[in-house]
Amino acid sequence: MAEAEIARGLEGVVFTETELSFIDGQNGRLYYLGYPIQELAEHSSFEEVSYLLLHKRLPTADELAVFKEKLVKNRSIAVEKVASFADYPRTAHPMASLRTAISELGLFDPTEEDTSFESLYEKSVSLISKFATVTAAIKRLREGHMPIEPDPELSHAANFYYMLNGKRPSPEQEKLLDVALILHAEHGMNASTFTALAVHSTASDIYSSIVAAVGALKGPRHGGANEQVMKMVQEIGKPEAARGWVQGKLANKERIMGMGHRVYKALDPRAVILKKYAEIVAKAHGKSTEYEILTIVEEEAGKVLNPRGIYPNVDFYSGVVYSDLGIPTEFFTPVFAVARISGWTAHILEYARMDNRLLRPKAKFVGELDRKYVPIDQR
Ligand SMILES: CC(=O)SCCNC(=O)CCNC(=O)[C@H](O)C(C)(C)COP(=O)(O)OP(=O)(O)OC[C@H]1O[C@@H](n2cnc3c(N)ncnc32)[C@H](O)[C@@H]1OP(=O)(O)O
Ligand SMILES: O=C([O-])CC(=O)C(=O)O
Repeated sequence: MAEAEIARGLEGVVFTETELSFIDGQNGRLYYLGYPIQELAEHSSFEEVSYLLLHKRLPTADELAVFKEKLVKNRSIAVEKVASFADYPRTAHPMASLRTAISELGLFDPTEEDTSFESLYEKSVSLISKFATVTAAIKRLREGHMPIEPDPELSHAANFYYMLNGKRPSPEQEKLLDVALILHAEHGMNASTFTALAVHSTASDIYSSIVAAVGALKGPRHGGANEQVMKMVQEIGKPEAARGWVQGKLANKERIMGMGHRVYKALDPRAVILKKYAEIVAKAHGKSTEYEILTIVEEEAGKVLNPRGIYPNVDFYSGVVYSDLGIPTEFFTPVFAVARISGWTAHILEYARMDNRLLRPKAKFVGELDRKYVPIDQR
């Protein structure tokens, strides 16, 4: 039998089918269930997009109302559980706190071990709802405040803003957060979704899959890049320093965070939308320095990187939007997770509906065989 080729980083490997999203990496296009991302960002809501991903079709008005009600019913977290979040060290990264908190939710869920499709669906809705509550509670506790109870009258985005900041958002702020959540909800077989499926394929419980996915998203090559982009902006400090900074980094063969993508070899369409909103908030609220630095980095790095197919990705401009919404830099990646929980759970449900075949690739063995064991005192 011919030896299989090694696909470093699993590049080009297709292990399953999906209807959830399509990424046209050459032309910078993204679709959820066939709907262009621009249309969803403009006209839809995070609740509707979550329904679309879980059910693979847009809801009717009644179906959406029932789904929203279900999300509202699932939002609260028992007081004892929230009290245990208060014991997390404030020195821990919020993604580590989120990972631990989600694991705790599993610990106390009597249905954790039920892997029937119906139970997986119920837990998916519960997790989509609770990720926002948990993230906001962790933020409040780190800041020395009590967590805020969800308000059942508010949309998912508005309620998330309210629980994060202690005040209700303006319609513009609600739309901004809703768009950010829609844009981050799903993205094919990215590293965290793949991680979730790898765990799920062992027939483990959904909390284990999601905890593992949070761990994967945390990495700076994946979701953690949004935090690194803001750190880069802070390091650059002022627009006049941006070109020299970029030239120095590229000369040293260092990476510009928030740029490059395994699939996109053109501009990420999510970055195009986020840039538009970042420009709006920069102009409206005098946050123009961060935005200006990023546009210069994009242009200067682009001179070298664009010809190599390296452009800004979703993580490049999202931080300007998040900080305008009062979200601290170390919470950028948890906010990403609050959106991506919909994609993770949708992929788990889709894979479960198929056959949930065990994911188990191989590595080519390149070591020695039949070596003689030498006792420790003779080595
Ligand atoms: C939500 C998300 O996960 S989006 C991605 C978020 N991550 C980032 O923004 C981190 C910065 N970007 C990167 O590290 C990469 O572009 C990745 C990890 C996202 C994708 O990379 P891969 O497809 O694995 O490509 P790989 O790492 O092999 O890089 C290919 C070449 O492009 C270069 N390159 C890739 N990204 C960048 C970058 N941001 N800045 C400079 N050079 C880059 C690499 O140095 C490499 O060059 P070489 O061939 O001369 O060695
Ligand atoms: O698709 C990827 O590899 C990374 C990404 O952009 C995402 O997860 O949103």
